[in-house]
Amino acid sequence: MRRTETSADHASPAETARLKPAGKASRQTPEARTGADNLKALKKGLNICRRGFVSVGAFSVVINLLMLTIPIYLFQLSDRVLTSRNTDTLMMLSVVAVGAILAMVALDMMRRLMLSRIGTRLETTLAGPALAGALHGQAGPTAAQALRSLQQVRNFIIGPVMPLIFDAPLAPLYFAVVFLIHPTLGFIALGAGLLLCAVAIVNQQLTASPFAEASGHGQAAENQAEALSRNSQALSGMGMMNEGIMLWGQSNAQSLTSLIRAQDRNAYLSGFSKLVRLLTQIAVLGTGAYLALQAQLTGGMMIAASIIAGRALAPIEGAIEGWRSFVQARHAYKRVKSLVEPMKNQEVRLWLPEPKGELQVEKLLYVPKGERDPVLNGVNMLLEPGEALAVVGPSGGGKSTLARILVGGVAQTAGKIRLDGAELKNWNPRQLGETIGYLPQDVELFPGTIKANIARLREDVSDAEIYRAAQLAGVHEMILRLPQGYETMIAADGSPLSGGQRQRVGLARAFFGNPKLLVLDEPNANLDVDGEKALRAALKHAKEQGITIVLITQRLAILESVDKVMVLQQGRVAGFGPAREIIPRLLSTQQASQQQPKQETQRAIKARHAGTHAAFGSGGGVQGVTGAANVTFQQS
Ligand SMILES: Nc1ncnc2c1ncn2[C@@H]1O[C@H](COP(=O)(O)OP(=O)(O)OP(=O)(O)O)[C@@H](O)[C@H]1O
Repeated sequence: MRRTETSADHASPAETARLKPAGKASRQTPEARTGADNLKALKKGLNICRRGFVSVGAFSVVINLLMLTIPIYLFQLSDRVLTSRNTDTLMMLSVVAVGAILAMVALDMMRRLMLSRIGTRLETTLAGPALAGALHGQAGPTAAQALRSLQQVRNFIIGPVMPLIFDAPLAPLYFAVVFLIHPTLGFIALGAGLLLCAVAIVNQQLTASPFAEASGHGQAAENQAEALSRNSQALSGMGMMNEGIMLWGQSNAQSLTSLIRAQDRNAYLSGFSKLVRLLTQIAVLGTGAYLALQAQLTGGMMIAASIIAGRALAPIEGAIEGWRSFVQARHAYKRVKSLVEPMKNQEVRLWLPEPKGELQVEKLLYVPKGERDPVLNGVNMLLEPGEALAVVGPSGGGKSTLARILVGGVAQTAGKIRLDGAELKNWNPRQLGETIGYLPQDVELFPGTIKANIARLREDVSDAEIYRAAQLAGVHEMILRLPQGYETMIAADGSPLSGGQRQRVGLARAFFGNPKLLVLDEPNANLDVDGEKALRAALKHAKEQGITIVLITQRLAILESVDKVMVLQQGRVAGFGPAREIIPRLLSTQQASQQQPKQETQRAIKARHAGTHAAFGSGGGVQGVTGAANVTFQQS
C-alpha cells in the first residue's frame, strides 16, 4: 500500500504556497504532500484563524477598558487636581494616562496586524479548497467567483468594520459606567442605544433585499462579461460586440440601480444614527450640567459621561454604516463555505493496487441538477481490461455526458461505475486521475509549454515520460516541427496551435503516465489525414498495452479499431455488442436512411407528374440496431 490521500489534494497549492515561497524548487509535488496532509493543513489553518479571532477578542476587551483612560483622566483632573491644586497628582495622573494610551494604541495596532494576518491566512488556507470546490461543482460559483468571494471576506476582516464588531459586545460596559456616574444619564444613553439598535434593524430590513438584488444582478453581469471575454473573437467577427455589451450593460444597470436604492436607504439611516449619537452626547452634557447645578454631579463627571456615552453608541452606529460590507462579506463567506465544507468532510481514501482496467457500468442514471428529464437512463455495460468500446449515436444522445461520468468529472444521479470492481467514488481521486486518460470534446490546454501540458502540469516527471506519451499519441514529429518544439508556449486561447494540433497534444496528455482507461471524446473531430493515421496508430498501441478504451465518435473509419460498440440514443442504450455484429447493422441503417429521402423525392416527382398532390414524408425514422437507432456517420 503506497499511501493514503483524499481529494483535498486540491487543498494543497495555496496552503503549500504559504508554507514555502513560490518557485520551482519549493513546489511540493503530490508525492511529497499527501491528501491527508492537505486535509490536516486545511483544518489546522481554520483552527489558527479561530484562535486568532479569540486573541483579537481578548485584545478588544483590554483596548475597550483602556479607552476609558481619557474620560477618567478628565474626571480626575477636574475633580481632584483643580480642586486640590496639587501638581504632583497632576504629574502622576498624566504619566499613568500617557502609559495607558500608549498601551491602548499598541494593542489596537497589534489587533489590526492580527486581523490582517488572519485575513491573509484564511485566504491562503481556503483558496485551494474553494477553487477545487468550484472546479468540482456542477453548479454554483465559478472558480473566479470563488476566489473573488474569498478576497471579499479577507478585505472585510482587515477593513474598518471588523474592530467595531469586536467592540460591540463591550458596549454594555460603557452603558454601565454611565449608569454608575448617574442613573439619569445612564437611561439617556441606554435609550439612545436602543433607538440605534432599532435603526440598525430597520436598516437591515430596508437594505437586505436591494443589496441581495444588486449582488444577484452583479453576478449575472460578471458571468456575461466572462462569456464575452471568452468569445471575443467570434463576437467581433460576427459584429455582435455591441449587442453583447448591451446585454452585460442591462444586468450591470439593474445591479447598480438596486445598489443605489440600498445605499440611499443606508445613507439616510446612517445620517440619522449619527444625529442620534451627537444629540445623545448633548443631552448627556446638558442633563449633566443640570445635575451638576443640583450638586448631584461634578463637572468632570458630566464631561466623562458624555464621552463614554458617545463611545457606547459608536459600535452600533458603525454597524449601521458598515452593514453593506458586512452583508457582502457574509454572502461571500457562505459561498466559500459551501465550496469548502465538502472538502473538509472528505474521507481519506486508500491507494488501491494498480488496476487492470475492467470497467463496469450498472443502471446508470443521470439527471442534471434542476432538470426533470434524464440525460442518461439505464446504461449498463462491461468492458474487460484492454477492450475498446466505441460509443456512437445521434447528437445530444448523451455520449459526452457518459464520458464525463466515466472519468469521474460529473457525479451520476444513480447507478454504479466500477473500475476493477471498486466504485469510482471509492477510489483515491489522485490515483484515479493517474489511472485515467481523458480527452474531452472541447480540448482546452493550459497556458504554459506543450511539455507542461503533456505532463499534466507535473514537475516531478522525466522528459522520457513526456516523450513516451507524445510517441504513443503519434504527436512527437508534429511537436518537433514547431519552432520551439516541446517548449512552445501555449496561450490562454490555445494559440499558436491549430484546433487539430490542440487535439493531438490533448491526446498525448491523455496517454501520459500509465493510464489503464482511456476515454476519448471525438478525438478525430478536427484531425487531418495524418492526424487520423496517428490516432489509429495510437489506439493500436493502447490496445497492445492492454489499456481499456472508450471512444466516442461520429466517424466510421475509426470503428475498425474497436471490439465493442454501444449506440446511445436519447440517453438510452439502443444497441450494445461486439463490433462485428453492430457495425454491419449500423451501416445498413445508414444506407437505408440515405436512400429514403431519394425514394421519397422520386415518389413526389412521380406524383406530380401524375397530377396528384403528394406530400413528402417526414424523413428519418429508420429503424436501427434495436428498432430505434438512427445513426449517421461521416465517412473518412
Ligand atoms: N448539466 C446539464 N444540464 C442540462 N442538460 C444537460 C446537461 N448536461 C447534458 N445535458 C443535455 O444532455 C443531452 C446530451 O448531451 P451530450 O453532450 O452528452 O450529447 P452528445 O451525445 O455528446 O452530443 P454531441 O454528439 O452533439 O456531442 C443534451 O441534450 C444536453 O443538453
